Amino acid sequence: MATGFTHTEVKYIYNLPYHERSELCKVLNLNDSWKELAGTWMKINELNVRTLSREKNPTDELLTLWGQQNHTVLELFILLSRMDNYQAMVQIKSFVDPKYHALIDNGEKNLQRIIHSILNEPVPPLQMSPPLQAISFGHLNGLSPAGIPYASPKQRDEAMSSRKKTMITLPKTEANLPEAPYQELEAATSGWSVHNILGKGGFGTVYRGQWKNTYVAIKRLEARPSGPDDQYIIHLQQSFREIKILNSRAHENILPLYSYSLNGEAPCLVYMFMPNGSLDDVLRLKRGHRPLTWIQRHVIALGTARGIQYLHTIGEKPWIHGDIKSANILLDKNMEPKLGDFGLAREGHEHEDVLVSRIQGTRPYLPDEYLREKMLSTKIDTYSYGIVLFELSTGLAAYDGSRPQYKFLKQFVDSWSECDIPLMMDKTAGKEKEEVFKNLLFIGKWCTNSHSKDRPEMEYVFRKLNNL
Ligand SMILES: Nc1ncnc2c1ncn2[C@@H]1O[C@H](COP(=O)(O)OP(=O)(O)OP(=O)(O)O)[C@@H](O)[C@H]1O
Repeated sequence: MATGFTHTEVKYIYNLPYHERSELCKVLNLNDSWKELAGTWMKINELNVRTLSREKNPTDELLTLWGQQNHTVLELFILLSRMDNYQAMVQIKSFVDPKYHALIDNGEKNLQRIIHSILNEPVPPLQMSPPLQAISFGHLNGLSPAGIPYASPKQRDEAMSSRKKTMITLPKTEANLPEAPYQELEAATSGWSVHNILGKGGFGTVYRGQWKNTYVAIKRLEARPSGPDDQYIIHLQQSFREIKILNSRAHENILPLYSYSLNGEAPCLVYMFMPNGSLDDVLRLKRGHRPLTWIQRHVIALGTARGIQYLHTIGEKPWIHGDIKSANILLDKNMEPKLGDFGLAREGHEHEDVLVSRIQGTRPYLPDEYLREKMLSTKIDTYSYGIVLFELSTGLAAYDGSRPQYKFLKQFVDSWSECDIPLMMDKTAGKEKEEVFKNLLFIGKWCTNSHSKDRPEMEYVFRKLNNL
């Protein structure tokens, strides 16, 4: 919504109209981008940054703090350009002299370069960075004689190290993914033939292909919609960065990413091909699947728990998948599961919940406290995993609009009394090892406890299932 103000009317940060200011806050709260702005560019000392991070809307507090020093919108625009954060720049563009708009356009043209650098940038070993110097708010300099702002090499380095600070350790060799020429992927899928379509997701279509004599699944992302201020670029940047990091944490229950392509009509990601598709496909008996036996269901539950607890425990801080659901659990030829779709994965805190600015994920798999209070923790994954256990044990969908009264599977399961529980069993799974049903359902109930502190950590869930 344009407010109609111009750059001559809105000079200082405190003049920013409410709408644009709150949109800017949303962008900068995402992934804690405001921290780089505050620490590296505004030179706010670490203590203040830590205080701000406890606020519900830290960017808004930051703007108030910095705005009190009579800083201008143009100054902010320049700092954002140094961060390559043109999603944020777009929000305040109309309050900046048009001669500076080139800074956004250049950033836009450099999207490919940025994604390349995300994918190829070596990630340093995890180490405690030296504390940011406690510098009081200095006045901005950094305008070249021609009026075009620049950042000093030292500032650029500081920015890079501040961005890298949030990443997990990766050996350099593992951080680099080979790039595939787009034409090769086109040929691998017989020119993106409809016969090779495996499925469609929110951001693209997945094709089966044969590339370098290897079966692969190629996700071809939609071509970018027009307009610089859409969510598409954010989505691309996040998924490329996060997929790269998580993929490098190779594990038998995490879907490997082989390659990517950025030199064609649409960005592509090349994954290991999973011949049995997703657990959702199998439970819905798509593509000629037969019902899973109880033993297979146990193996899938166990492997999925193994993958999630690995993510939660491998780094100093847990990685939270954020979108555990049957559609994101892929099955290999032996029906062993691998977790896919790390587009929403985020780094959490070891001992405390993290406040997020935006709820992402899939509603029937998300607990109330996350939807209400936006508190992210490993227990979000535990809850979503519990819903998958309900799907495995009852054979029912996590959400079914045609189910009378209880559309969400969680509500449906909770509505049954203890003695009637066996009536919920998926009868198509056969008689052998029927006791798996009860185990999955009870662990599912435990994982979906309404109080997050009453839910188990996934490591414990894995051990429980493994001992059965
Ligand atoms: N590696 C793979 N091997 C085989 N089939 C796959 C593979 N990856 C995805 N698929 C198939 O493609 C479908 C779409 O996958 P995709 O990840 O794009 O969508 P989604 O997870 O259903 O949706 P969204 O990503 O929007 O949450 C899956 O449901 C699955 O059937």
